[in-house]
Amino acid sequence: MICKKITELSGSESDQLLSRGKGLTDVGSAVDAILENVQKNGDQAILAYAKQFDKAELSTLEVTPDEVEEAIASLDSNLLKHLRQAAENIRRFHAAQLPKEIWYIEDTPGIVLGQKTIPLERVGCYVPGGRASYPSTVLMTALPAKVAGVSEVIVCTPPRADGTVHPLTLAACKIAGADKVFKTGGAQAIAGMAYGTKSIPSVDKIVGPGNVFVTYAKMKIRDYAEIDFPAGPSEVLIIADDFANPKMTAADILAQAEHDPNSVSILVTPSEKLAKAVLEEIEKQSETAQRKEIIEASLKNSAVLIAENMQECIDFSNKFGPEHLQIMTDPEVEDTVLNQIQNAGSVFIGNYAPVPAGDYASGTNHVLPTSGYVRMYSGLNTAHFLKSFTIQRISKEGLSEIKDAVIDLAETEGLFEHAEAIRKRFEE
Ligand SMILES: NC(=O)c1ccc[n+]([C@@H]2O[C@H](COP(=O)([O-])OP(=O)(O)OC[C@H]3O[C@@H](n4cnc5c(N)ncnc54)[C@H](O)[C@@H]3O)[C@@H](O)[C@H]2O)c1
Ligand SMILES: N[C@H](CO)Cc1c[nH]c[nH+]1
Ligand SMILES: [Zn+2]
Repeated sequence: MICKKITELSGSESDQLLSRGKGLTDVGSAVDAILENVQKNGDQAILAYAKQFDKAELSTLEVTPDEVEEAIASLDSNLLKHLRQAAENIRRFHAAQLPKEIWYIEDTPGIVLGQKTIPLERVGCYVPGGRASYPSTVLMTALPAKVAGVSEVIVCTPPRADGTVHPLTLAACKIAGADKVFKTGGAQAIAGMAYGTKSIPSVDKIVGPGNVFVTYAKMKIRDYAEIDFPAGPSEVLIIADDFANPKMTAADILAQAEHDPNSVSILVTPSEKLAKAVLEEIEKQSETAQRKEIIEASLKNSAVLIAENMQECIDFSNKFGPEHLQIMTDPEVEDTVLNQIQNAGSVFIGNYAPVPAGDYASGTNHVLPTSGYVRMYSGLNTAHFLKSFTIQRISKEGLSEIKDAVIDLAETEGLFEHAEAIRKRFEE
């Protein structure tokens, strides 16, 4: 773990932190081969990859309704209650994001302009399942798709070695209203949803997070299906001052570090005292962590950085563009910090707003851009499942208001029939 003043970072240390995600290109040729094989050999290739990567011997890919019912029956009722509580919060937050279905304005008399928003028809949700199970990601992808009105939502998730899917993942599929679930993960699942196979229908858009294999594959299939954005290994950047509790801060760093060896966690603080205390806590807490191996690998990509002042913390955070940004400062300065945030996937404010709250149950979406892609993408929301078209209704009186402008501009562009299409309407 790097621990130093921001001003003392070497060029290569700074590059390593800012250009994380370069692991994506390392998997390029492996993923290209998988995409090509699935495009050529469909289900057969996918079944073979399930054996190779997930150690699962499958004869079919689709989860049956009986498997879903059996899975739900096997679950503890409290666990199901908690899943439903999370689902309800996520449903309400995403319903609040929905835009007006249709609207009109009439600024010029006789020219009525509007916009209608409609859902996509078929969407594929990738739900990770390699180093952990992600029933929560079903709620974060399939549920907003259904809230937006998508008619067919399919889910792909890696099978476990015994050929089953985690029962809570299947319960989440049922609660979210997913229409079909397929036992496939990694680049092969993305290929299946993009190209379509005998079992898996091709979709209009693929959403959902995954490891570097999944993320690279999503970026390669965009001629076939749109994607949400690159949502790779988890990241957190914490801006904190002496107001932050070192134990909580360290716990929040380990929480994202345990996702993936490629995860990145950063504390930026003007307080040397806090930096030292958090480092000590990280060492102590990681000692007993159950996913110690992943955490240790991920901490190698991570850093505790000391800034001259709060402004330097904010500037570094904006340059880094974290998936999750926690602001754990004196409440008096929280808004000053927030108002200057330019690049962040989701912002968590205060000592009692740790990322895991949003990962599971507060209601916001946990599928967020990583590797600095927050510069140009927003986290998953209902708009990702919608498209819109504009509408115009124009009377003769309305057209006459813009007639001269259209004719003049069209002729200047050298598009004379455009001008004629207007003139003809005013000939006797
Ligand atoms: N950014 C976000 O919004 C967000 C949200 C949740 C999770 N995540 C991230 O999702 C990721 C989940 O990763 P995961 O690995 O647990 O599950 P995963 O489902 O993404 O990946 C597992 C699959 O990877 C493929 N794979 C593994 N090794 C391979 C190899 N050598 N060659 C080809 N394919 C291979 C296999 O097909 C396997 O089924 C983590 O990085 C986590 O941080 C991100
Ligand atoms: N922190 C992850 C997004 O980077 C989401 C998640 C799911 N489950 C637990 N955490
Ligand atoms: Zn998480």
